[in-house]
Amino acid sequence: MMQSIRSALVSVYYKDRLEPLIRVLARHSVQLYSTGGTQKFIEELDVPVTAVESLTGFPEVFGGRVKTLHPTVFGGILHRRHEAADVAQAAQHQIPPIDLVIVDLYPFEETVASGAAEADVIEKIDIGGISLLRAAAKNYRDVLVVSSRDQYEAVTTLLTEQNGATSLENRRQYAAAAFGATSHYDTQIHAYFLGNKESTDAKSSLITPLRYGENPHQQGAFHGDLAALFDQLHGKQLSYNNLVDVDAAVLLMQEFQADGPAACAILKHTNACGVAQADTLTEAYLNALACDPVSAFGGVIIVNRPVDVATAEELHKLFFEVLIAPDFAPDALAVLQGKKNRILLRQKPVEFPQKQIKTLLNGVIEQDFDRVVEGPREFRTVTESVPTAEETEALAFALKICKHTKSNTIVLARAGQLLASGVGQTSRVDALRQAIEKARAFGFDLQGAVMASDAFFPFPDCVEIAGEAGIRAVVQPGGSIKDQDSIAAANQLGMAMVLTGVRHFKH
Ligand SMILES: NC(=O)c1ncn([C@@H]2O[C@H](COP(=O)(O)O)[C@@H](O)[C@H]2O)c1NC=O
Repeated sequence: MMQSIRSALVSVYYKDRLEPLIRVLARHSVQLYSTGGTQKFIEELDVPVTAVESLTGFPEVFGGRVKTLHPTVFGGILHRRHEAADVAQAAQHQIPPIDLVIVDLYPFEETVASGAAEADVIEKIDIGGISLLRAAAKNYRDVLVVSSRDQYEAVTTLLTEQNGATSLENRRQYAAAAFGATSHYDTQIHAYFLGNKESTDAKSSLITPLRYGENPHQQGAFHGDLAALFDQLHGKQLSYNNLVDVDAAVLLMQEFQADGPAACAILKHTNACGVAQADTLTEAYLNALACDPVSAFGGVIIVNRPVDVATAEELHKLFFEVLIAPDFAPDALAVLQGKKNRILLRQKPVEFPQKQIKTLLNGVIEQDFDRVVEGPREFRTVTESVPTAEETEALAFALKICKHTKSNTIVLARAGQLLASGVGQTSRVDALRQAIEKARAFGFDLQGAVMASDAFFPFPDCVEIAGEAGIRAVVQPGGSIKDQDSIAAANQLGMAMVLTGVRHFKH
């Protein structure tokens, strides 16, 4: 059942990003209570707010060590609205209900990281705020808890869409996130007292509730520390599907970091529908877009260079969901911020985990990330015809994309530009036919193009079809007992084939 919010206690250390949430609460006539600095901030917005001291009848004391720690506040949060005895006791002691708690804790981690003296660090151990979070999360049956600035936008949207009310599922999800936040916070304090600069498992306890999962009827949350990876410069909250595509984009672009030219990739549903390298970022983007401008609509884009204004002006013409870049020139950012919901992420240089883990049956499976990709040095030519230098470059480029595309896949490319791929097909022949058809549909001449395959060819059919389409060179792992049939087919068609010995399935 949906429950309306009648009153809220707001006590936040950093006041930024809070305004839209306060405004939506004001629109729904929510009675606001607040602590000193937060109260002042809300008053400056011209929104009515009551000092928490008027609730407690007690002033803030001991330099802020005690502000909200009072039975009226905790009773207001914790009494069970469905228990007549609790409700009667609340009335007897004149304890008004508090249906929403918004807290941004004292920045303990930041203070430690700044190298502050122990006395300052100790003062940044939040007591009242963390107690408010725990109380509100415990009573999620009646109370919504907002435990991070990263949640303000999602909660503002939720309350706008649900007319100021929340469901039990909403409240339970935010309660889980709040316990994640308090556990993370205490883990940091624990680590500090043990003398560790950083606790090892701290990041894993950060939980960001998402608007929903893969589809609106599925709940979703992200367990991890997005702020450590990206500065979000613009746009709405990343959705579950955005996160999946951002992950795929970041992994693909890692292949192009060390390379000289500018690179751009456009992804849809984790697969690249455009990848290109060029001397300038604008050219790389336009060539990536040309690969499949239809699929690019609503995609996730990643580049390996700071976005300049010329590229931004081209990008601005396209509807896309997310753009990831190592940086944005100020005038480029101004152009791209012209569309409200578009998400702009500045990627920080970070190390990613070594292991990939996913849930499966009643457990999880893990594996090392697929970190290897073969270049010309690993290519072993097995045909009479040897690939030219340009074909070799194109094969290496195609192979990088192939590795990051759902199996079964065939990637068709020329040096520095993806022409088309067949993705996630149940047969390799289907993947190839799909790729050929797509390339032709978008006006690419396949004469002289190259082909990469994520796994070996069990039959010569793919080589024969590719040869007919004009493909001149092929890279594949090899390893089929019938490799010789594919090699013979290539020789007959005058094509070059190189083997790598490494398979790149992506299920
Ligand atoms: N002591 C208390 O009762 C207490 N209650 C809330 N706080 C914290 O005080 C901060 C907000 O203070 P202000 O609104 O005065 O800027 C928040 O970070 C909140 O977590 C408290 N401070 C620390 O424990």
